[in-house]
Amino acid sequence: MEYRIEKDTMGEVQVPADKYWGAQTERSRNNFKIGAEASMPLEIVHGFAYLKKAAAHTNHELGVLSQEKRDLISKVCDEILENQHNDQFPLVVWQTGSGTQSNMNVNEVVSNRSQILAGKTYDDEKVVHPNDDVNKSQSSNDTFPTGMHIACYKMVVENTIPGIEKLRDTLQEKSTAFEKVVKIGRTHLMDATPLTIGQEFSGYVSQLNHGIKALKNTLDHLSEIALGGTAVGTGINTPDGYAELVAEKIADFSGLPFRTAENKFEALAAHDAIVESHGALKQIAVSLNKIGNDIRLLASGPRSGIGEIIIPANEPGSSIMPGKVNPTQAEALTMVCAQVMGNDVAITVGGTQGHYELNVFKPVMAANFLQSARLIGDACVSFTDNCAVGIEPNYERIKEHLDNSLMLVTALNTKIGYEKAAKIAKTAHENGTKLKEEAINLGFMTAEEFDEWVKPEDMIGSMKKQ
Ligand SMILES: O=C(O)C[C@H](O)C(=O)O
Repeated sequence: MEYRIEKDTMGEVQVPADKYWGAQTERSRNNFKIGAEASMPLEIVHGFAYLKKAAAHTNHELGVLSQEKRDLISKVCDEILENQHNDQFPLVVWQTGSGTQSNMNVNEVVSNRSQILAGKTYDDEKVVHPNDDVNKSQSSNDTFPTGMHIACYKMVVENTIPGIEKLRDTLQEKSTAFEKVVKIGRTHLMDATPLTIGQEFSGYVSQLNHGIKALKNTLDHLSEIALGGTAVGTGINTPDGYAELVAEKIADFSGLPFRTAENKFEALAAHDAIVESHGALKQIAVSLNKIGNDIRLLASGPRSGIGEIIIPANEPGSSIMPGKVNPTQAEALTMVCAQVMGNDVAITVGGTQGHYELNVFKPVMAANFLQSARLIGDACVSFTDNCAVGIEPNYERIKEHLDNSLMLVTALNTKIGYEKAAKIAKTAHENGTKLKEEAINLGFMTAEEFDEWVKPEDMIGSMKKQ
């Protein structure tokens, strides 16, 4: 490999000749060989590109950066956003907790790429200095949280919420389509009184509606950005009006409603917005886990399980058992839920690590959040397209379970009382007979009365339609 020499305040460093990054990026690459598969998410790099461009424009407008430098910084940021430099950001998540090295990685790439765009060589004096120009009016302490909020907000609104809404809409369609299909209910996993598939699925729709609402409620805090706080929240080394103007420009460039944080000390030292928003993602994971479990249990069988619904057979399930089909989408969905719940623990611990003026668990919080938000969105789409859309009732099995059920006896509570009704159920269970037979044998009612009183379709309560 060919190298060139780059310098920082600690001295000279060899960097790969074909890369734009500089000395500080290379030092981080060498000092943090930890989990190379966990590189800083590209969404964070893009968040940085938005904020560096906004900072350059604001600095120029406020008279502290030349137009030439603004235009060069702006051009490179646009190139980064167009994915032209994805191979220039090699650093891992497991680095400094402030994200300084990733901030410097962006500063160095913008600086050196500007050098080339300006027709200079690496040995010439920097046209755009990584600290004095690209990082002007900034610190890692306010840029990293800003990049983090931009990345997380975008992921939630562009990927997570649309994915959940797609699944919600499909489950709503199924709920409506099956609103008259009466099946046996189960509580404690044991037979209970009947309900319709429509009612059962309406619960899933409501869970997802509440989850979406909870997630949207967190967006206001997430739209606050720390930029302008610089090192400790006081805004040292920024021109007057910088924080408000730079936030307006980020909102303008990204098309999303970012605004300057109400309190920069909170925005640097605490990442409660990330904890709060991931809390909603965890809630959604809990809901999805319940939905995925219900669906795979309802589809279990085909001969020895519950088998009340049929789900699409997408792939051969087994390498050894011919003809076996498995609820693979539910398995993938619930594995995603496990990952999100685990990420929530890492984010919770990360959120507690604000010491005085700075939280120093920023990269791990950002990476885990982005993973959760992406996984939930993607898993909802996959589960919808490859499972939920194809769900059909297994009418035969539903009827069989309903006809055999002992808990239809609950309808008799109001006719003959709980104790007689219980006697009918217990006797039928002991004798392996049906409720009707024992109700007549015990002399509690006639066959006509039983038929009149025990009608599953009349037992689905006042919640017939949701
Ligand atoms: O990198 C910076 O701008 C600041 C750094 O995170 C620090 O507070 O030491």
